[in-house]
Amino acid sequence: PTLETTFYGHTYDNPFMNASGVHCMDVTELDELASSAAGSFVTKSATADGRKGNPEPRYVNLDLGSINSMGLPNLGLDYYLNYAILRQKSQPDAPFVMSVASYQGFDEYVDNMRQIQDSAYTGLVELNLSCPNVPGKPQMAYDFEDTKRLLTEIFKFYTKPFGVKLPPYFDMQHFDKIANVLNQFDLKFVNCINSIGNGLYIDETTDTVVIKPKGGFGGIGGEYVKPTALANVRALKQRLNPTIEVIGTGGILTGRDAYEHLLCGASMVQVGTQLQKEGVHVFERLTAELLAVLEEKGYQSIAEFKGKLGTLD
Ligand SMILES: O=C(O)c1[nH]c(=O)[nH]c(=O)c1Cl
Repeated sequence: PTLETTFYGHTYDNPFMNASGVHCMDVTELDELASSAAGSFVTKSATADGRKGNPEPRYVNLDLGSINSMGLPNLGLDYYLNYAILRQKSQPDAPFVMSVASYQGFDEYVDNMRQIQDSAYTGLVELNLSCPNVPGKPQMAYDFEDTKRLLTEIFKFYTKPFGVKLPPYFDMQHFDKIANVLNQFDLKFVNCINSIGNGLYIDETTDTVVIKPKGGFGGIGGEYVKPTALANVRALKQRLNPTIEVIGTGGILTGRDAYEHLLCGASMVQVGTQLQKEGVHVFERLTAELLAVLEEKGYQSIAEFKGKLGTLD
């Protein structure tokens, strides 16, 4: 069998990517991803200006996952745009995704996208509407009207392919509402999910939180989040126009976990916490494990089972 995956018109060796924020801060980390077994990769979400981010400790690995309140540390949009343009020239056949966020809010999102529109970069962009860790700033994607207003504004001038990174939703009406908004726009993909925002982990030896920012509140990733991630991939895939692909992110520790995201309809699958814990060799293990699942089930390709989750009705 083969793990070959076609996503927005390009065929990758396999569906695996890093999740934005993990192992993608600078050229060194990005080049390591590019030369790893991962099918593709995405950059750290960029803000207009570089940011140091929140005080440390701000990321902690836990037995069942991770908690983080990084606060959007990044080297600034110019840095990632320069990297993207150079790489687009030197490796035109190895497309990747550039992640864009905003620290200031609505206007910075628009300005950042305008800068990319006016640049030589023509590849995919992931518009991060779901950073849960900017103190005092609500997540864009939990405000359906603002999300619609932002996408309307961007599509007035933006002609290049892009998608959005969403937070997890926990209510059927919210799945309906966000899908109704997104279906009004020519988006290339939706990435579900970002971390489950504002969780709290207590250290059992000190009865204290484990991260410094926000009194210990931080985004949860890893094993904790797989049921929520799978539900969001499935719910969005069921509701979105078929032209909008879904990237599955959240709780992928094994090839079986990746297989489940594909069953729910994901085209690509992203790994965050497990990549942070295991390093870039995680992709060799995950591709081997996913191949083994296909062999065990007698599938020759992902297309044979993608989106074919069984139900009991
Ligand atoms: O604190 C962060 O930098 C961060 N952390 C996350 O868990 N998701 C995000 O989108 C971002 Cl931008």
